[in-house]
Amino acid sequence: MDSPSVSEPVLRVRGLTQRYGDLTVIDGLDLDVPPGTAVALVGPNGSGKSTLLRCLTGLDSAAAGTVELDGRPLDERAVATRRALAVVTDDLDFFPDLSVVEHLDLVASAHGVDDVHAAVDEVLSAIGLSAQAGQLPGTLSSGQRRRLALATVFVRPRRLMVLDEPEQRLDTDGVAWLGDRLRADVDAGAALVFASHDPDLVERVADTVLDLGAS
Ligand SMILES: Nc1ncnc2c1ncn2[C@@H]1O[C@H](COP(=O)(O)OP(=O)(O)OP(=O)(O)O)[C@@H](O)[C@H]1O
Repeated sequence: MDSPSVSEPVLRVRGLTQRYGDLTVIDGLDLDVPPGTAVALVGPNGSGKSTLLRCLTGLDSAAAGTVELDGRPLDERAVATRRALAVVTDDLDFFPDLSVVEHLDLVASAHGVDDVHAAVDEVLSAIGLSAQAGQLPGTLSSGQRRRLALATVFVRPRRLMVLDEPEQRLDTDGVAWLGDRLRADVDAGAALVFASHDPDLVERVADTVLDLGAS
């Protein structure tokens, strides 16, 4: 059967190990993330949260172990992977000459969203960027740029969201909104892995907490 089974994990990780020189950051990690489930990665600075997320998304190659998305080895270049996987990391990359609304139009169109204008309008309004729709990324505040990065996740179909400290630079209301939105997405069937230093967000969103600082 070609379509992924609902009972199978969206993400399956086995024996994942990552090293930088002599430093072993991730050591033989196993993880299953079924649909409709959120996993939070917690732990102090340097405990390996971003390293793990980079390996999960194919941004970095692990030293050992396997990462499967919907039962197939994760290949970040494959169309199926790009359709399923929505990622926000620390590095916010935008086209300097495309406005907020043009970025979201582009992402929604590239992912085959049916009614691009309706989807973009909904996300702009929900994430609080309607008034900035015509602005270029360079003219946004740092929190607004972060909102734009998150909006690129919410404007497209996704089976798995991988988010590195999504609360970064958001104001209090923004973090509260984000918690509700992520939890609603997960309840609707998405899988989520996110790193966070915000205990309230972790409590609000996560089904499972993985403490990378615990030995
Ligand atoms: N490219 C690299 N080369 C060498 N060491 C690295 C590299 N990337 C990360 N590290 C090291 O790996 C360890 C884990 O870093 P990582 O960024 O994954 O931590 P983190 O848990 O995400 O931290 P933070 O909470 O500060 O975001 C750190 O000791 C870091 O110095």
